[in-house]
Amino acid sequence: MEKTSTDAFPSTMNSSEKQETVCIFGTGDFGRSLALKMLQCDYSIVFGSRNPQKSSLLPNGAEVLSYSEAAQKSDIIIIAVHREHYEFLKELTEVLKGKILVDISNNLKINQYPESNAEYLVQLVPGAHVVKAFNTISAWALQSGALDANRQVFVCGNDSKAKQRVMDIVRTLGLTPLDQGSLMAAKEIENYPLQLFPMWKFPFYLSAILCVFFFFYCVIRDIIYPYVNGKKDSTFRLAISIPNRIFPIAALTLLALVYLPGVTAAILQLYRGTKYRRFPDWLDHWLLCRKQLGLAALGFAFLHVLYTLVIPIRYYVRWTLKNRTITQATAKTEDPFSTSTAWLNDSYIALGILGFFLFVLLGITSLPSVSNMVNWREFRFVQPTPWCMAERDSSVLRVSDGTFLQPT
Ligand SMILES: Cc1cc2nc3c(=O)[nH]c(=O)nc-3n(C[C@H](O)[C@H](O)[C@H](O)COP(=O)(O)OP(=O)(O)OC[C@H]3O[C@@H](n4cnc5c(N)ncnc54)[C@H](O)[C@@H]3O)c2cc1C
Ligand SMILES: NC(=O)C1=CN([C@@H]2O[C@H](COP(=O)(O)OP(=O)(O)OC[C@H]3O[C@@H](n4cnc5c(N)ncnc54)[C@H](OP(=O)(O)O)[C@@H]3O)[C@@H](O)[C@H]2O)C=CC1
Ligand code: HEM
Ligand SMILES: [Fe+3]
Repeated sequence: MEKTSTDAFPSTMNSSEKQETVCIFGTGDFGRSLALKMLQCDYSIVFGSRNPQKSSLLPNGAEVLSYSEAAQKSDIIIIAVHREHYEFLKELTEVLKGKILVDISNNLKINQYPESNAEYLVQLVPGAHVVKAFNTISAWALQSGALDANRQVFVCGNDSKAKQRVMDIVRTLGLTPLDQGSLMAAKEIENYPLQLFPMWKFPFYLSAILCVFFFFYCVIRDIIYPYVNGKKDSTFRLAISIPNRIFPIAALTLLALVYLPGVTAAILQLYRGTKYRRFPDWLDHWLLCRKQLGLAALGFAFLHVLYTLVIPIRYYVRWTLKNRTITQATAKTEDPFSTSTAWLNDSYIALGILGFFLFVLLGITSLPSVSNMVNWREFRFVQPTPWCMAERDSSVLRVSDGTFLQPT
């Protein structure tokens, strides 16, 4: 089969600046994407494949050999093969002795196997130095260059020299390596891409608790009390009136909880007299999920606005208006226009609209694509020192358990 090129940007650098040769096992999606990116950064690539003659769609400039031939060409071998097919590596133990094997694999489920894929690789090829890396970067992101949101590459391994060499490659590719320590961290790194919104758990449960609490409060106040007191059936309020009370209250409570941990952190730092000590776990977690709390608050505010907009078309509201008009007409009375009531009502609604506008503005400026466009001063004009910038700022160190340490 003829080889087709997917290399849109052939290397232009002088051959004297050529980087080392790297071997990639597996000519699948990930192997090809990584090879393309590495060729662009002037590495020489040798693929190892079960069928070197049949491999297609490989990037221009890459050589394809059998697994054992390819392994001899480089001392860094990236294993772009699924864990289920690692068995063949056993036969290559001799060739792979002393080489750096980069495990990039992911699983389909959290804790699918008792040991991490990287540790399994160590068992199969005991003489090699295994380094875990690249598993959180997708083949698509490597090809399209859409890596803005996540340039971080978690790296771990037991041999520090091997790890350093892999981290150098990561850096050359324009990505940010994050040393996660020994191969014991591999399991956590492999679980990382499989986690489902871990930071949403706390905001989700908190929102649910707030909604349930205010729901029962409103049911007692607006449904049970009128029924017990005057035998009035107000159950229809369950659909719109009560949710439209719960939503804005939940929005304001969650908004307060976005800014409260920052203040708590500041007070704690003042009390301790230093900012170079770790925050307690609960505060650390609370600080980290402010983005989610803020978005949940914005969601509730949105719901409140929608529920408010439908008020004029509600049967209950139309009936009340019609009934009042008829009562006034039959009694031949008139409701005089009250300027102060009009003022109060308009101001109330205008404040709601302006409040909502500010809420949306806060949300928009927190979006990474927007906040990346404005400078520090502009950002602080809308938001005080944003933690979300600190999240991406390399001056704040993220330690392996996900907590933040302040820069020195
Ligand atoms: C509608 C809405 C949407 C949002 N969307 C997002 C979003 O998409 N992404 C996102 O990330 N956030 C989002 N947020 C959260 C919000 O942007 C930030 O959490 C908020 O700007 C934090 O401000 P702050 O003043 O409370 O905290 P900060 O200014 O971060 O912190 C207050 C105090 O904490 C201490 N502190 C903070 N950082 C450090 C540090 N690096 N070193 C030492 N001490 C420190 C200091 O004592 C500081 O004075 C959203 C919020 C809302 C309301
Ligand atoms: N795709 C992605 O976005 C990402 C993938 N990964 C990881 O990269 C690894 C490769 O993924 P991907 O490239 O998508 O997978 P593919 O299925 O596209 O490619 C796997 C390659 O493995 C080789 N291989 C070796 N032995 C076997 C075998 N017995 N059966 C089948 N294939 C075999 C094949 O290459 P050949 O025919 O040349 O021998 C094949 O092309 C996986 O471990 C995955 O978890 C990690 C992050 C992201
Ligand atoms: C377009 C924007 C908005 C409009 C038109 C609006 C309008 C209204 C109206 C008409 C009510 C009375 C609802 C009722 O009693 O049935 C109300 C209640 C309320 N609104 Fe808004 N609002 C807006 C945005 C906001 C925002 C952004 C917040 C803050 C998060 C907010 C907070 C509240 C609160 C706390 C109540 C009282 C809920 C209660 O206890 O009954 N509003 N709003
Ligand atoms: Fe953020």
